[in-house]
Amino acid sequence: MSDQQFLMGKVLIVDDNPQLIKMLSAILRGICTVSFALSGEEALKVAAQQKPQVILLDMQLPGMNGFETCRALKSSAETCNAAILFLTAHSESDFEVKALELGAVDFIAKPFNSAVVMARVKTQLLLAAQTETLRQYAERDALTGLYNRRYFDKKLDEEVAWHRRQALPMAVTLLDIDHFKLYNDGYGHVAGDHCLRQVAEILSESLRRPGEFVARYGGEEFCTVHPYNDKEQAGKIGQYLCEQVRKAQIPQEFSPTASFLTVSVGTVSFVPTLDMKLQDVLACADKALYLAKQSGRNTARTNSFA
Ligand SMILES: Nc1nc2c(ncn2[C@@H]2O[C@H](COP(=O)(O)OP(=O)(O)OP(=O)(O)O)[C@@H](O)[C@H]2O)c(=O)[nH]1
Repeated sequence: MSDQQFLMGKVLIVDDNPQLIKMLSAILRGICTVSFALSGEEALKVAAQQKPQVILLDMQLPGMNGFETCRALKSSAETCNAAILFLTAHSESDFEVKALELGAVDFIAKPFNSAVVMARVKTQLLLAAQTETLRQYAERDALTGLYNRRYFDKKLDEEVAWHRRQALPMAVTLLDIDHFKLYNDGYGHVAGDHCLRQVAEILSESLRRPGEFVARYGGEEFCTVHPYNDKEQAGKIGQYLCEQVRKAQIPQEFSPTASFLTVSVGTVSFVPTLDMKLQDVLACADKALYLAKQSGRNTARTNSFA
């Protein structure tokens, strides 16, 4: 991995000695973006804001000490994934064991050796980049970059649980490209793939409200989730998504429905309850989608799940 690739990485230096921060920054300049904090309390704020991959944490800090800061960083959802390296003059095994138990991954001994600092930080930045790549593989659909179905199911579960606690309605849509087999047959599979990416982009750009998200649900099928929506709003969402794809005017000369690519949408709106099964909710959206297809395609239908 070249130094250029590390530049994407962010490192937070936490130490109450500005001279030492200066020295470490000079060592790391060129391989990452550096921010700093002079106390544990400040470190929590900066880390939550900057989301560094690596944190160099001094043990002797005013106020919260290094252990307390490490514990707080590891217990916050926003900062728990950062790799924490203690900056320390201690080398006793008790100290190291405690730091590792609190979630630290490594140590940098004081006084510093520049080459060692660089090597240790690079290792952690590389691991962070690899972990991020794996996370993307696990969550994303390779063709469109949207969430894949597995991750979608997990996110939908979380959203449903939240709406159940708040007793609020939400909506889910299933969206299917019309006559996509004819598109593939007419333009070829590579063009079909490109078309799927175009639709994915249109849908992503169409979802601008907080909490909304979209996934590739299957071959030429997509799924969207819309917080706080009752049946009336859900109906509008379905029509809106239909229109957004139509408006893009992606040529489809092989479709009996229109000269541009169209989609059919089935929407379900519901207030989640404890005994509700997600597969039944999605089956309800699928029924609405079937009705949209039966009504001539290029349209949306809504169902409510009682
Ligand atoms: N290019 C491409 N095609 C895909 C992909 N996944 C599924 N398909 C194609 O999507 C087409 C879906 O066809 P059908 O299920 O018959 O549906 P349709 O032709 O869209 O017809 P209606 O849904 O009834 O409007 C099939 O030809 C699949 O091969 C993919 O990743 N890339």
